[in-house]
Amino acid sequence: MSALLEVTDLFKTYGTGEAATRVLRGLSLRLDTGEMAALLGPSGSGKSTLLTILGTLMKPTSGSYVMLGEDMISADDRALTEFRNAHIGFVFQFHNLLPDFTALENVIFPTAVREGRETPAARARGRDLLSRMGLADRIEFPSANLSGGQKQRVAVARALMNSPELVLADEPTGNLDRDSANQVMDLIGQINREEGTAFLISTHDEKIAGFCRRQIVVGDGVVTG
Ligand SMILES: Nc1ncnc2c1ncn2[C@@H]1O[C@H](COP(=O)(O)OP(=O)(O)OP(=O)(O)O)[C@@H](O)[C@H]1O
Repeated sequence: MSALLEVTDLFKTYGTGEAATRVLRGLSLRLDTGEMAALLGPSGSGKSTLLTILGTLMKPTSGSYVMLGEDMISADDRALTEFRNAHIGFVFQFHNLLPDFTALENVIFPTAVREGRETPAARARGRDLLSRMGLADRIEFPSANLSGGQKQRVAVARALMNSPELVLADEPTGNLDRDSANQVMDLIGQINREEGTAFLISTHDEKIAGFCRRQIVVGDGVVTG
């Protein structure tokens, strides 16, 4: 397997002086292309912090980060934005869909804004992804009228729009009942197998982690298992 990303000796401290919170304390981790991994650890252990750094949305206090052979630490904001748009998708616990927009509009909107236009190819890709997420009959529904599980599946489709090599998901099933959560994870697993997209999914839920081939446990600011 080839390395998708590698972080080495990551430190992240929020605040300074007496208010300093040292969250990551020399964390190292390698993810390979096409991996499906769960990120586990107690509340406050730094899972979201790590995902934010891996998503290039925040730089660590120190440490190295290389993704797809590129140095993410020395890159400037503009280069990072470009890199992120091309290679990384995000799914959050709260889907942040635009309620008045249809499922399809939500999926293609970020790409359309970036490209300054909405292409037929983007619409076709959006439709295909929504169908694969089991939402073929909900494509033109306003997202406000979808169930929680359906909204989260739209959010997964949106994250996949640009065929990223990596999707970072922060508690994507945290708000869902067991059946909806299982369905979301099943569909993510399918995409992982069919498209080779790597997923790193933070969760508190061992059953959700069980859908992933690898479990990464964070504690005391490092990977403990
Ligand atoms: N912007 C910030 N400023 C200061 N402290 C922060 C900030 N973000 C997070 N923290 C602190 O860093 C620690 C790790 O937070 P983080 O959200 O990464 O943990 P987590 O493992 O994702 O937690 P949870 O499972 O509860 O979501 C916590 O103690 C949190 O209070």
